[in-house]
Formats: sequence, C-alpha cells, structure tokens
Amino acid sequence: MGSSQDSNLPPHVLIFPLPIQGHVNSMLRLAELLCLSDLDITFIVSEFSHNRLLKHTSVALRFARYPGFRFQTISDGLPDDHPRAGEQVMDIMPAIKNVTGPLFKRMMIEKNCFASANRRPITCIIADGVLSFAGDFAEQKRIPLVYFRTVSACSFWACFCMPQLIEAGDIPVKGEGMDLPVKSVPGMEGFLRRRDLPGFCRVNDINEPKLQIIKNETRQTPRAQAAILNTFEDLEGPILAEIRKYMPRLYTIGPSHSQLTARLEAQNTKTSISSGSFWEEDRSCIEWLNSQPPKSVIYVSFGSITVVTREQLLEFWCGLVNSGQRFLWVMRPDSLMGKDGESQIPAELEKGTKERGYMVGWAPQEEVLNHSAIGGFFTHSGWNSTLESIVTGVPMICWPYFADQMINSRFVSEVWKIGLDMKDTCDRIIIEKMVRDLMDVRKDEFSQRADDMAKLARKAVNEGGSSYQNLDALVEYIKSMVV
Ligand SMILES: O=c1ccn([C@@H]2O[C@H](COP(=O)(O)OP(=O)(O)O[C@H]3O[C@H](CO)[C@@H](O)[C@H](O)[C@H]3O)[C@@H](O)[C@H]2O)c(=O)[nH]1
Ligand SMILES: C[C@H]1CC[C@@H]2C(C(=O)O)=CO[C@@H](O)[C@@H]21
Repeated sequence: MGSSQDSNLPPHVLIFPLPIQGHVNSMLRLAELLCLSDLDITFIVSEFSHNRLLKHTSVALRFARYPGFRFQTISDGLPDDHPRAGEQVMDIMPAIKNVTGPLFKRMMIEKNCFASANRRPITCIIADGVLSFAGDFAEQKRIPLVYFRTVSACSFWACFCMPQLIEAGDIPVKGEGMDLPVKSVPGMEGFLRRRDLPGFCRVNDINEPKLQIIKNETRQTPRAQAAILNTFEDLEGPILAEIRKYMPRLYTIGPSHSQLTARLEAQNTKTSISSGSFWEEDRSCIEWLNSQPPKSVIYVSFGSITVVTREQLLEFWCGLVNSGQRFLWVMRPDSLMGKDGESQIPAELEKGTKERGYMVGWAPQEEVLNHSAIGGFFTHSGWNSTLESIVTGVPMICWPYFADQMINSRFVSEVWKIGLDMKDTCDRIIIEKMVRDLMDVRKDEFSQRADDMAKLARKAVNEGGSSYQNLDALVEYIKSMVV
C-alpha cells in the first residue's frame, strides 16, 4: 500500500455540488468523467440527497467500478421535512452557508482533507459556483479551486452583470416595463428583455436576499483558478467570449451527459443511462411510447423544483387535450400546490387523456427524449433538460418557472430558434396553439434547426470536439496543480 506522500498516487479531487437534484446529477456526471481518467474523487453530498440517490438509483453500483470514488455526506442545514421545492428551494442558500459551511470546514480539518494510506489529501476542490464558503476554505488552506456553475453560460453571464443591471435600472424587475430591452449585458443587446433576466432579478427591492446572494456568489467566481460550464462552444460561443474576459481559464465540457455516454461507449463499457434521480423512475412510460407513432408525442416535464397551482394544472391539461396531440406528462408527487379541496376533473379531460395521454410521477427522461416517438418537449427550461433536449434534437415549448430558466427559454426561442417561449402565461388557448405549432404546423422548421444543433452537440463531445478536448485539458490542469 502506498502512503499519502507517494508521488505515484493520483490527484484527489473534492467535488461539492449544491445538494439539489439538477446540481447533484450534473456534478455526478463530472465525477464519473474524472473517474474515467483515474483521478481519486471524494463527492460531498447532503444526507438528504444521498438517501434519495440510494433509494432510487443504482448509484452505488455505477460507481463501484471506480475504486477511487467515495461519497461523503453532510447536512444541508434544512429540516428533513422541508419541501426543497417551489420558491422555498431558495432556503437552501442561507442554510448551506450558515450550517453546512462550518461543518465542512471542521470535517476537512478533522479528516485531514480526506487523506488516507492510499489517497492524497485533497489536491483540488471543484465546488458548485454558488458555494463561496468552499472557496473561502480553499483559499485559507491554499488548495487549488475550480468552480463549476451548473447553469447555462447565458444565465451565469447575466448574473455576473447584475451590478451593471442594477446601475442601469433594469433590476428590480417588477410590474410595468417587463418588455423593455436590456442593454447592460454585453452580447445580449439585440434580444434580451427585462422579463428574460434570471428569476432572481424579480424582486421589489435590490436588497432582497435572493438577488444579493446570487449576485455575491456569482461575482466571486473569478477568484478560482479555473471555471467549468456544462455547455459547448457552438451553442454559447459569443457569451463564453465575454466571460473569458474575466475568467480566461474556462472549460466548457458539455453536454456532460452526452460526453459521458460517448466516453463510456468508446471504452466499450456497457452503458445504461447513468441516472441520478431523486425519485423512482416509472419505466412503464417507455412501453407506452413503444406503441406510439414516430415523433407523435410531446413530453411534458417541469423538472425537480417546479410546483403548479390547481388552476395552472387545469390550464395545461385542457391545452394538451384540446391540441389533439399525444402527450406523456410527468407530474411529480410533490408538484401540486395546496392539495386540499380536490376539485372534479372534467370528464372530457379524463377521456382525452385515456385516448392520447400517459402520466407518470417521474420518468427516465434521457431515455424518453431519445425515444423515436417523441416529437417535442414541453419543459421548464432547467439547464439539464435543455441540454438533454438539444442532444436529441427535440424542439421545445418553454414554460420557465424561476432562476436561469427565464433566460434559457429566451435563448431557445430567439437565439437558437429551436422552440417557443411561453413565459409568464398559463392559458389553455395559448398552450393548445403552441403545442399544435410545435408538433404540427411549424414542425419541419423546428425539427431542422434542432437536428442541426444536435449534430453540433454530438460533435463537441466526441473525440476531437471542443468539449472532449476541454475535458482532457481540465484533467491535465488538475494533474499539474498537484504539488
Ligand atoms: O421525470 C423526470 C424529470 C427530470 N429528470 C431529470 O432531472 C433533471 C432535471 O434537471 P433540470 O432540467 O436542470 O431541472 P431542475 O431539476 O429544475 O434543476 C435545477 O438545477 C438546474 C441546474 O443548475 C437549473 O438549470 C434549474 O433551473 C434548477 O431548477 C434532468 O437531468 C432530467 O433528466 C428525470 O430524470 N425524470
Ligand atoms: C436554488 C438556486 C440557487 C442557485 C442555483 C442556480 C444557479 O444559478 O446556480 C439556479 O437555480 C437553481 O438551480 C439554484
């Protein structure tokens, strides 16, 4: 057995995501990609998230083939029965700073930065870009620091420009003026409106915590030695060029799920999709899809945080049924606000759903989007969902709920032109029309552009592509930082 001083031991990377679904599965993929390069990984995750992963995925089996991988759990600072959904998800930000931050510091000191007989002490911290306390610790202990912000480059960049947005009076975003053009985010002057700014800008007062927290977390990113984004050059090139003026060492490695699949296939490793789901995947929907015609089904899913009111649910339902299109709808068990006072579901909705629809509580989404029966995606524009849709060439209708989703949906509709943006409305007539447009009337134009973008995404993650090369360069950089 070697000693932790053994110069033959690989670098030891600590990966620390914000412990919510969209961040954990994104950073688990990064962890697996680094494991493929034989780096040692300690992955810190909240007890809550770890329990969900163990319960609903084969994560233990997935990582058992990488002897250098370890999980380390920590509290996320929230009580077990906290919903961690809807707007309340923002509670995790102060909780993690005030509770998890000090616990993390103590844990690192007590465990000698996870050194053991055959593992170096941590040689590099890759922290979620919104966990500045991990950056504080890295600086104090002189451990190299890399930030991974799991959202789009466009959202990161808009958040980075928050001081200029405040200065220009574009924030606070409220009431009238939502359609005014925004000129203070370089690279987005031609198409950005106030309503497209990340949801954190929707405050009454610039001192509101959600705005201040995101502004401060984002502005401290350049203190890291490097940054990682789950995007690709052909998708967000002009915005990446703006970011690189502040953070020249910026590695774009996305779409990371697709890069992971490509690398596992290249190694001839048997790949089932690497799920990081916090809910039980209902695979019966794949059987249902198997019996539907090609590109005939619109997949409807709003991710892991969105909650809807009963009125909104009814609007979606009526719009979908009245569109006459087939649909597969994910309705998470915790996604309906205020379950009391069950209202009667109109009989024609039940009938339309039985004829053309299928509902599940949680789907194997990557597999669903890859299915030949899927022709469109009605999405909340979470960044993982957006990338998963792009890779499979599936056009989108965007109904953003909060955060980065507001700007992602604008890029989908106005920049990449691979879908429609339905932000800030929830009306059955609009839903019906947009579903018909996407799936039928304007199907060919959206499909063509989505196919073109899918080709670029796949090129990026395959050997020789920009994201493929950037991941290799990141691994080399991590190796070069070992002292
Ligand atoms: O039935 C489902 C629904 C979703 N997913 C997966 O869950 C993930 C959802 O991620 P994302 O689309 O990014 O949405 P959120 O869960 O809402 O993610 C949070 O984290 C993202 C990454 O930072 C942000 O972009 C979002 O705005 C934020 O809400 C994706 O990988 C999906 O494939 C499933 O496997 N089955
Ligand atoms: C709960 C939110 C706080 C920050 C995260 C985020 C980001 O910009 O990094 C966007 O939405 C959510 O994923 C997170």
